Amino acid sequence: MTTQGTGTTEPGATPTVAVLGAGVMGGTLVAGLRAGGWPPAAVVVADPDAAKAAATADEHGATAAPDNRAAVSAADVVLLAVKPGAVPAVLADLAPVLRPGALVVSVAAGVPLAVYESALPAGTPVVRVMPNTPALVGKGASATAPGVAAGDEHLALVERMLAATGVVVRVAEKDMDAVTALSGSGPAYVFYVIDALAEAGVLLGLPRDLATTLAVATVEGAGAMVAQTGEHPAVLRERVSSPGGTTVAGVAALDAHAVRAGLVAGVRAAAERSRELGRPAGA
Ligand SMILES: NC(=O)C1=CN([C@@H]2O[C@H](COP(=O)(O)OP(=O)(O)OC[C@H]3O[C@@H](n4cnc5c(N)ncnc54)[C@H](OP(=O)(O)O)[C@@H]3O)[C@@H](O)[C@H]2O)C=CC1
Ligand SMILES: O=C(O)[C@@H]1CCC=N1
Repeated sequence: MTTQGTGTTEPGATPTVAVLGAGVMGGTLVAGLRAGGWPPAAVVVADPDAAKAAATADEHGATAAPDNRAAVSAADVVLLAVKPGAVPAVLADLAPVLRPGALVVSVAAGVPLAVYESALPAGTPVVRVMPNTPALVGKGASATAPGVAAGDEHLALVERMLAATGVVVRVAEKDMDAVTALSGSGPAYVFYVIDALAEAGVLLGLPRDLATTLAVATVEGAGAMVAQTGEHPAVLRERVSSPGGTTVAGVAALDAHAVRAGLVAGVRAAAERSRELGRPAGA
């Protein structure tokens, strides 16, 4: 951890980023900024639990601020990594100390850009981002959506901030609930599948370590194959499926248990939950 400086930005200098919320995603984004070359003094983290902010700063070589206002008043970019329900209170607190021209970025699921824009000074550029936890190992997938005052230069800055975390795509805000449900929550579905595959191997008598190694390598390999060949996943599935062989027997059993329909229902439920999170309480 380093001591927080003044945050004064020289022309061409790395913008100072205040990360509000030292939880799972706050820590992941701090790590991503540091991996992307942001110097320790330009990554400032705050959390109501000062010890948590200090621990996150220590872990990733960043700077801890005593509170949100201290972090925000010295920042060129304010990155909200708090739970969706905490966003309105955080915005009300930071609005009076936000530097003119500062960019506000939020990863909160569901919360519409209009919520930020109506709480912040007129003309504040806001960008919503939906990242995912594999960002921590440089294999993340993030989508960005700009607010009315956010231009290409703001999206480019956000892409620079996320450059070390993996793939970044631009979407329209209307697609953010779908993105949240697919790639934001998606790692959980894949961890669920890996866990189930490994458990099935154990059921069939394989040692747990071996079963886990095989399950992880299989998921990693299948993902890489889709990415590198550009083939449709159904075509790649057919190539594994010898006529009358083991794979068709396995896939038929998955169909009989409605696994595909279950995945679709899971993503739809997550999107609906994202929409709910964005609605004001009682609306
Ligand atoms: N986890 C994930 O995979 C992803 C999460 N997100 C989004 O990221 C956001 C954070 O999620 P996640 O990291 O999982 O949640 P966490 O609960 O792990 O982290 C949120 C952190 O913010 C702190 N906090 C609460 N109030 C404030 C405040 N006023 N100012 C600063 N910090 C505050 C919390 O403290 P305390 O615990 O004491 O309340 C906690 O440390 C959410 O909006 C979520 O939708 C987006 C994509 C993926
Ligand atoms: O579960 C959640 O609400 C957050 C948003 C996407 C992933 N985690």
